[in-house]
Amino acid sequence: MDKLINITDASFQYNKKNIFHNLNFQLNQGEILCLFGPNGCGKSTLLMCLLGLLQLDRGSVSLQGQNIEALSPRKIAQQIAYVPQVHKKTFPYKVIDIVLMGRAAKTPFFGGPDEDDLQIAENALELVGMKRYRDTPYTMLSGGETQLVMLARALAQETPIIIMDEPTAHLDFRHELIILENMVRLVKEQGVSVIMATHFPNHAFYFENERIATSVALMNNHTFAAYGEPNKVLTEENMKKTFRIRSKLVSYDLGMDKSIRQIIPVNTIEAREYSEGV
Ligand SMILES: Nc1ncnc2c1ncn2[C@@H]1O[C@H](COP(=O)(O)OP(=O)(O)OP(=O)(O)O)[C@@H](O)[C@H]1O
Repeated sequence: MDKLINITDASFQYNKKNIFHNLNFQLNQGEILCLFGPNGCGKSTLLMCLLGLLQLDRGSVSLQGQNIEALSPRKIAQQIAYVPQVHKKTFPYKVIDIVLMGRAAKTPFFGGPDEDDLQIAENALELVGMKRYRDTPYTMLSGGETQLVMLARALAQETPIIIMDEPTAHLDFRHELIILENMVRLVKEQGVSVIMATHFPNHAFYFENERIATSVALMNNHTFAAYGEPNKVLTEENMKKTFRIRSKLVSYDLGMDKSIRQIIPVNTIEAREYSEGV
């Protein structure tokens, strides 16, 4: 059977500047892939290629066996919802109207959203705890609130795949957990698959701890320096190689036979120390 999403030998350049090359990975239904790596290593660029918004120089992205280049934007939007890192706000649409835009790929060409679409959008707002902002112009929202509305829009889109670019970047602890809990619920209850760029390795441990099939791709030096299960990729050694930092991997007992792994960044390592293998 075709994989839900399959990336083969993917390479991309901006104006002849190599961003990444020869990337390979696959994602099945109900799995999460966390893209992790230093600022500027190419995570957002890779996500844009997966969304069909940028074209690979070499290699291919296929969705359920179909090359993405052969799919219309509407067809892609029926398969993939996108939660962007930053969202440029141009017009003071009401929050509910922004969420309803998630329904666009499901509504007929000549006709607006119907009662069902509205109900789905209302439910999505409720799930992310933003219902009270329903009629607020979204230009008046904070960064974190905007992020939650973008998640609600993606939920309303009801796609088998969600791509998220640093979805918790602006969020306080509670709202970060609201996003993570929603992701877990979507994966477990609806079999949604998620690809997310994140600067927080502990997100991968969070999903693993929720018994979700989770993989981590560690991007560095234009390629996947490591790829696999969180405990194989998110090691103190790989943190040192990738970020030139010293870190500590700990396992914290949550009680009731549950524990969670966490990486704690400790300090940066000077180039001299690094080359001496400290
Ligand atoms: N439109 C563009 N034209 C040329 N170069 C670009 C363009 N957009 C991004 N880049 C460059 O491509 C590289 C990868 O950028 P990208 O935004 O994909 O990185 P990232 O891993 O998502 O970074 P961050 O973690 O900081 O969000 C960077 O060096 C960036 O400067």
